[in-house]
Amino acid sequence: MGDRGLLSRAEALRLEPPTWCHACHALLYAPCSGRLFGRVPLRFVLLMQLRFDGRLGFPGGIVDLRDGSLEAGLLRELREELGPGATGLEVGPEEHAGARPGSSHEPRPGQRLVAHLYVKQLQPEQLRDIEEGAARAPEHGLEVLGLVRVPLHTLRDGSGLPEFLQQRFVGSARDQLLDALHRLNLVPGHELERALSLARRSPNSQCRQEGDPGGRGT
Ligand SMILES: O=c1[nH]cnc2c1ncn2[C@H]1C[C@H](O)[C@@H](COP(=O)(O)OP(=O)(O)O)O1
Repeated sequence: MGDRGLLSRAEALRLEPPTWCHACHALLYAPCSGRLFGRVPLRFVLLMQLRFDGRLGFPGGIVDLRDGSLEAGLLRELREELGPGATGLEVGPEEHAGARPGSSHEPRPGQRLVAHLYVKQLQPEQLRDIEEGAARAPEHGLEVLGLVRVPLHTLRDGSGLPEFLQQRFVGSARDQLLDALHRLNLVPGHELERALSLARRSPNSQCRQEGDPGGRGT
């Protein structure tokens, strides 16, 4: 067992069907040199998606291990949800960023979910191709309503990432996002702490303190 209850790929694969069901999702990101309003550096573009249930999550889905590897199942899901821009996408075991067993979302009665996250850095052009192709994906308008870029900045009035963190997320997607922002340093530690603190202070906050990544030392 690794940090914060995350399982490695090998540990998670010991959780076998039919008791366990494996879901694989991908966090895709790319460097970005843009500046919001000409002054706020964006640094990275990171994609999530708005789902049919109105919640935010990462592209991916449930993988049937009988069809091959976790990664083969993930790539199949990504092609359905992301369309032509994902055709050349490769995801391997080295991009596995941890698995969370027993999320509150149980796929079927009596069955438990283990949620794997893969993290993949793309070139800005690859990410742009995915965004442009997403509207032509088989699942567009069905299970996936659209890709969204996550605001990684916090503006002076507290908007940006703090507001985004108060949206509804599916399963462990919010925790996955926060862990990845921290581990990849996509948002500097002090900025992430500030964003979380602002998100928790909001009267509409659904941010659960116990789900936030701890021990970031910032
Ligand atoms: O982004 C996610 N992070 C963690 N868990 C997720 C995420 N998206 C969905 N889920 C959970 C919710 C469901 O119980 C399973 C599978 O969801 P889904 O992506 O909708 O998969 P299928 O389309 O049903 O294959 O994972």
